[in-house]
Amino acid sequence: MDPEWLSRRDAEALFHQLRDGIAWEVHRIRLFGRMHASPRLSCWIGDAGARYRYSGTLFEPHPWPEALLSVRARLRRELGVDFNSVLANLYRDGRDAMGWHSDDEPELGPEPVIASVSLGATRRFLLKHRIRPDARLTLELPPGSLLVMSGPTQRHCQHALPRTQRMVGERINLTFRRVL
Ligand SMILES: O=C(O)CCC(=O)C(=O)O
Ligand SMILES: [Fe+2]
Repeated sequence: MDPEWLSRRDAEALFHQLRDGIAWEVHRIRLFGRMHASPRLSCWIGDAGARYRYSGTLFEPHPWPEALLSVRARLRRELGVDFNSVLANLYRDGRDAMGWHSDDEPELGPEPVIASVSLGATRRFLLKHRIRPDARLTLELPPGSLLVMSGPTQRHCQHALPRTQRMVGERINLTFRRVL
């Protein structure tokens, strides 16, 4: 994790551009066989054709906002991965969250590289091994940070963004992916 991948200024500018510029929507997800409104706002963005089946719903990509093209280009230069899509999430307050899951949809391939950029409020991110309960990691993801998950991470581990009782402001998270 690089806590200062974006400067404070760039992180703040990008937060506001995306907060106001993205067509945020409520995504419906399957949980224990039933469909629920997920507790956050989201938008699936990507190249035409980068369709994504996620928790039982097929998402057609929204076009790239200008502000994300330079982020994608920098990730390509630095990580050597040509990301063709990004899931943007807006956590409105501490009640918005994401439960335990892996980003292991088949269209991401067996060992996907996922680049996660955080903006806005700092929130806690948890990572745990599927069968070794002692193998756990807690990270605070500050604005402007970059977290890269790669190799067998999605196969072996799950991650979550828990709710918090603390008063926290809005947070945007961008998980860049490559849909095959
Ligand atoms: O908000 C985060 O940091 C994690 C989001 C996430 O895991 C996902 O979108 O798959
Ligand atoms: Fe995830």
